[in-house]
Amino acid sequence: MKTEQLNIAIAGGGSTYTPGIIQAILNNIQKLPIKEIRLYDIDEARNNDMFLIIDYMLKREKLTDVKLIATLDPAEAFTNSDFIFSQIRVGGMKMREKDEKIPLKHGLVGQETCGLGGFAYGLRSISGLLEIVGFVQKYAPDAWILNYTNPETIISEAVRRVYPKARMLNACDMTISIEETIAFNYGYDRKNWIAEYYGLNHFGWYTKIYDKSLERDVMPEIIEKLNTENMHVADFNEGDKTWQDAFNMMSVITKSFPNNIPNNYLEYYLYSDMVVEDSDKNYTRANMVMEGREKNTKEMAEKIRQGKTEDVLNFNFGEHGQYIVDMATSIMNDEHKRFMLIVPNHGAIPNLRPDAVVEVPAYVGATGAEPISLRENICDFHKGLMEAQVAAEKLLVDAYFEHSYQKALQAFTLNQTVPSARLAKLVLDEMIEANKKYWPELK
Ligand SMILES: NC(=O)c1ccc[n+]([C@@H]2O[C@H](COP(=O)([O-])OP(=O)(O)OC[C@H]3O[C@@H](n4cnc5c(N)ncnc54)[C@H](O)[C@@H]3O)[C@@H](O)[C@H]2O)c1
Ligand SMILES: O=P(O)(O)OC[C@H]1O[C@H](O[C@H]2[C@H](O)[C@@H](O)[C@@H](O)O[C@@H]2CO)[C@H](O)[C@@H](O)[C@@H]1O
Ligand SMILES: [Mn+2]
Repeated sequence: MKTEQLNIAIAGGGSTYTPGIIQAILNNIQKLPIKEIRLYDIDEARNNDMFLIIDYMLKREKLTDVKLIATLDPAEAFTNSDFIFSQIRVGGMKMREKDEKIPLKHGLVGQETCGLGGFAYGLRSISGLLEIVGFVQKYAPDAWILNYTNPETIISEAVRRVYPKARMLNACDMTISIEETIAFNYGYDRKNWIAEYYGLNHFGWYTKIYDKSLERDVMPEIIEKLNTENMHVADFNEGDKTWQDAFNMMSVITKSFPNNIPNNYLEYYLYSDMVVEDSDKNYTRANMVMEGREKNTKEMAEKIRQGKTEDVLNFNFGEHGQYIVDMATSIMNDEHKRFMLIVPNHGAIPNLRPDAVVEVPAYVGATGAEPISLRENICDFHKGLMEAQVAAEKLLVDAYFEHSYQKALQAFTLNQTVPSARLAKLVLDEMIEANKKYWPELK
């Protein structure tokens, strides 16, 4: 990896998460010296708003020699880039709203990455991500793509079929947020932890949390605490009812299944009925985000446009930006730091099919990710849940490449938030109509 100054591109430059990633880069400028930041998006207005915000941030830090561009041209964005942070949302929040509301209308979980909403989003995201990865292969084949774009497992499965050699790491901030929230509630320092975890993205379990300073596995005592009192959201999710509800559900899960700390997203598969009962089918998470984070970003840009001089920045995404920037520095400086990554199984979970895409700890250095392998087989309960989910996701990706209605219907039916093939078909047919602009034609 080159050691002189770097060119960094953000695919989905207009994303509400861009300021958090840039802030983390600025906090680590010594380890990650940058020459240029390129914001790449397909939406000019959003990208230009973000240009104003990032320009403001650079000036505030007196980093006037960093060149900033906002562009819709992939050649300008990616040529000679070293790292691409990818965070696109194909169809935007308006399509997320449909992902959530269509299944809910039929009494099924309506969620961004889980259940049938996640599958609909997956079929939209694949083309967008394949396009970005294709641009990078063309304009900067040696660059590293650090991908946050959801739904992660489906994206990873699709990209590796087309670009098996792409230099791409797929990551999710959920485990780090779970760990931050546990540490914040029960008085630990996460920086001392070595966490053991396995699963699929948004679908996994901790098996051990070794605390180096306490010299013991703290997972059993954390489970006891979870079973007696709910956690409160940490400061980065302060005031957010959705995340408070999600962390409350972790205690519901550990009360019935006390052997592991679960990923909170398992609530959608294990307690779909409760989730649906608690959902408002007319006002979902997409509505909250549009009225919250999205509006807030527009307002920040507008204040800067009007020349307001007071501090207009208003965001706190916790470790989200830092986590992915740490990955870049770990590659750049061959640090071999440990991250939770979404990778081909290849035996990491010994008794799960080797061609599954799993989420496990991995060490990251100059050559990319080195995932760790479990020393033991996983239990039948987790294996059964994961096998069904892997098969459903594979069928969905097959449906995308083969334009197969039948495989899409099989995927929708197998999804564990769905109790009948009749409902799967109703939702699929409605999703086809809603996604005409984005999905391949299914025959
Ligand atoms: N992996 C994780 O743990 C994690 C965490 C947070 C967010 N995310 C994901 O990050 C992404 C961004 O989230 P957000 O809430 O900021 O969304 P957002 O809608 O605010 O921003 C996404 C941006 O992507 C742009 N875009 C859409 N299609 C594009 C394309 N084909 N090429 C280039 N740009 C395109 C949009 O115009 C928009 O500006 C989503 O996929 C979200 O699910 C993932
Ligand atoms: O509903 P959203 O759009 O607010 O968040 C969906 C994402 O949630 C997880 O991540 C973080 C989020 O990025 C961060 O901003 C903060 O608010 O906390 C969340 C949980 O810690 C999840 O990992 C992502 O995959 C979702 O896209
Ligand atoms: Mn995630």
